[in-house]
Amino acid sequence: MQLHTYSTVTDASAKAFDIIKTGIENGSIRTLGLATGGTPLKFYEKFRASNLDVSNVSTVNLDEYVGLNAKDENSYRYYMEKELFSHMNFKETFLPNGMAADLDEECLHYEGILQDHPVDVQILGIGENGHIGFNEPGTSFESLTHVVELTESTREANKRYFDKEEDVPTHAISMGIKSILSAKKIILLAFGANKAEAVKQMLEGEVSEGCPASVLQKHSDVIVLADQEAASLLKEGIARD
Ligand SMILES: O=P(O)(O)OC[C@H]1O[C@](O)(CO)[C@@H](O)[C@@H]1O
Repeated sequence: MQLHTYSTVTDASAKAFDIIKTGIENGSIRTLGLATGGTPLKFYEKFRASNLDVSNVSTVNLDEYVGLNAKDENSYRYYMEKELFSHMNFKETFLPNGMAADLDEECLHYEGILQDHPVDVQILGIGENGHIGFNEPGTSFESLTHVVELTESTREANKRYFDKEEDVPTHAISMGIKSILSAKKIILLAFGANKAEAVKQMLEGEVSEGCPASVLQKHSDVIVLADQEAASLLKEGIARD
């Protein structure tokens, strides 16, 4: 894994965008994996301000809440339309359907979409508990797209987006860890002191299902773009530039 640290979120997000832009322009990115949450907002700001032609690019998102429809402001479909899709000309955009009558069937269907659209570059954030996508600690490294019961810590961390804590969904559909690892390249963004412990476990801890992000140590092409706060607990000697 490579680590690059930046003094501002804007600089780190610009670096992520540069990598994506180069890949889209040279045709090596046909499918782009995307994430939601607070972390990639500056990346999307930069993306939508560009006049990049993405008409040959498909996107797949990591996850979606169960029970929220596309018009719900807290659904990840709504977020993606607002932050990126409505400003760009993507070929097609996929997210799991959290309103599906049969959620297990929807997971199989989404996994099929991923097989048909192998991800060239996946953008990832990281949860305070080390989750990637909505794969909470304890999730099998062999998992494919599945229904997840959100932990209290994740619901607590995400309640800032909702009017009331009870409104935070209890479940989500998430790509599994095996699904995420099948991306050819992964760019993980981590910002803020609240991510420092998770970043340390991911880079320096044992590879263990207790910290889902630690599995990224086994992937051959991962770049972590972090601000100084998120990298603040790492050993001095760790490679960075
Ligand atoms: O970027 P945030 O809001 O800190 O969230 C961390 C992670 O949790 C999620 O919201 C759950 O998937 C991710 O989208 C995100 O990468």
